[in-house]
Amino acid sequence: MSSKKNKSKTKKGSEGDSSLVVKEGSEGSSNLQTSGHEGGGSCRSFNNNSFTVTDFIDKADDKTPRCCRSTLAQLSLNSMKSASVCIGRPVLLTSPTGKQEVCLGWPVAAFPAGKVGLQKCAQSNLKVKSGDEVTLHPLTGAVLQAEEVTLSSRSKDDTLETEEFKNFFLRTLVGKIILPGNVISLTYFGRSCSLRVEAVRGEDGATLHRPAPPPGPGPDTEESSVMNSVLDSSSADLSLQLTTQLPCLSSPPALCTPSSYISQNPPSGESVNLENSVSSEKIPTAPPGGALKTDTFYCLSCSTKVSLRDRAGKEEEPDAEAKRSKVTYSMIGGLSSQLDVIRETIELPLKHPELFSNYGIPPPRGVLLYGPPGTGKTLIGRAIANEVGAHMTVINGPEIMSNSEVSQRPAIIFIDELDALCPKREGAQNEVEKRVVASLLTLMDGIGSLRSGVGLGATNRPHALDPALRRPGRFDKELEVRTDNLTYILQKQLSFVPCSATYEELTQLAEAAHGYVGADLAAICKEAGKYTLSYCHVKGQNIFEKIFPVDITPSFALGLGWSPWVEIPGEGRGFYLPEFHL
Ligand SMILES: Nc1ncnc2c1ncn2[C@@H]1O[C@H](COP(=O)(O)OP(=O)(O)OP(=O)(O)O)[C@@H](O)[C@H]1O
Repeated sequence: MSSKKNKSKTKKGSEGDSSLVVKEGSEGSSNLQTSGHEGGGSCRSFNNNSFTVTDFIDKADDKTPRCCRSTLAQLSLNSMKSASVCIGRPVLLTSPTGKQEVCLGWPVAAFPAGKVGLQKCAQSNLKVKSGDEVTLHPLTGAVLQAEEVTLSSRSKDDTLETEEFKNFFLRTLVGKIILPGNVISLTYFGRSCSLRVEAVRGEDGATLHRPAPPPGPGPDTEESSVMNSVLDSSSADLSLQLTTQLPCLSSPPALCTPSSYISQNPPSGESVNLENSVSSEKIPTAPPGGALKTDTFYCLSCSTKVSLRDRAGKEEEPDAEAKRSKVTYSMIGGLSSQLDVIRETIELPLKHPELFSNYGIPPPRGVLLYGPPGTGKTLIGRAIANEVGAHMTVINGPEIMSNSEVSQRPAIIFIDELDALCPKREGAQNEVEKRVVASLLTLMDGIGSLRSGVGLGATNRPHALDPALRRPGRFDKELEVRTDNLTYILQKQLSFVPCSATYEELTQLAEAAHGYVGADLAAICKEAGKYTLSYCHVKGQNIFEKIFPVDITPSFALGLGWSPWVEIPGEGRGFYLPEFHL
């Protein structure tokens, strides 16, 4: 068919849409050449499914419900025809970087041809901006209801945890197809909220997780296996095509609802045609870890369970959080008796508050860890945070806490350097300091009213604390943290590095280190490791090619103070490094 002939056949869209020149498509589908859109413009060739992103046109007289507009992909009527998109049906948008979003195809009068109008949120999910190219394909895979969706918010917000918000979320977005990793933006009582989809569990039992950032070079493990597993042509969309020149699959156009997303099996008589139609189309290659248009997708329904989790700490301060969460009881050496007491005093009331209430015993409200600097008080606090599984708020020094921090239960409030926050009031420099102390005392009383909550304080100056804080009913229990067994601490410190020192050798080292605390030993071990690396570097050894090529052992040279040394296989032990003084 010549383009001239086609041009004469072309009918102008009722909305004044661009005139079309239909060329013979390579795979049975047509390539369209526009001769300018409504507003005029130069001729431009484009692939049927490739569109230039443009900002969403929000018309004042638009009759589309405002809540639906965020999910629309605006197209000209002719663009919809050329890309085989039905009105109100879902389309899968894929950016050149492999980011994806699902929107609903929506025709707009006088919309420029070859362009797709997207809301800012959709653009940011696709990591594109106005003028970038995206590909757009109608979804032909099954769309099932999501049974559960896990969302995360950038900052901690108690409002988002409420049932009211969750109901509002579902009411607003019912029917929306959600992709893990994408952000959903909505306005709740005038406040804009951005929630990232962390995971989606479908009614078929499959769970899709947010791809790990940054995406690896190959397909993502679990996610892509689920996303790409379904290539079922029998569940292809049978919707009405807007042009007979394109592969035709028919059903009346309809606005998407959760039920209409559910895949319909084609009538048996049509199956052959359908297979032909689908196979004649070039199935796009999904980006690594991404979805194909023929995959199974999940949409929100009124019965979807919404769970929220906080990603503030996780994403904004990965180092601090990782540091904090990595500490476990097994990393603490020589403090087993203190850990036993802590388990008994903190874990038991938090895990089994009924034991205390049944016997009429008030559970402890607070434990004060005191001892010299560097003996492991903070370490214990962090280990508890990791092991107990309760909501834990860590306050360092003079930070003021809000009451919301004790509203979660069971809860632990760990206040490090308690003396900075709560010094004796008689020595206070100003009224503010006194008020902080008074607030903290009130907070401790508040913890007591919680069924399961406990305060944990750490200080190396217990006598500098305001006496009111140490009276029974507040920090009821005081626990001295001191360094008794240096051998165990050395063992723990060296358990993550290649070290062949025997227990006896470590005991010898520990005996020679009388007066040292855990922090000193940690520094020595670190220093020994650094010397080892620099020694290997000088020697030109490729330490990355071998597993545990060197042995890091801090040593003590009699009379010389601490002197870390390393053992290099083949060169023997006892390579003494320069003396290291703390
Ligand atoms: N018992 C221990 N077992 C293993 N490592 C320890 C121990 N005690 C201290 N350390 C090491 O010393 C470092 C400092 O310890 P931590 O911060 O817990 O001391 P602290 O008692 O809170 O000191 P400060 O009172 O000055 O805050 C820890 O990160 C850890 O590497």
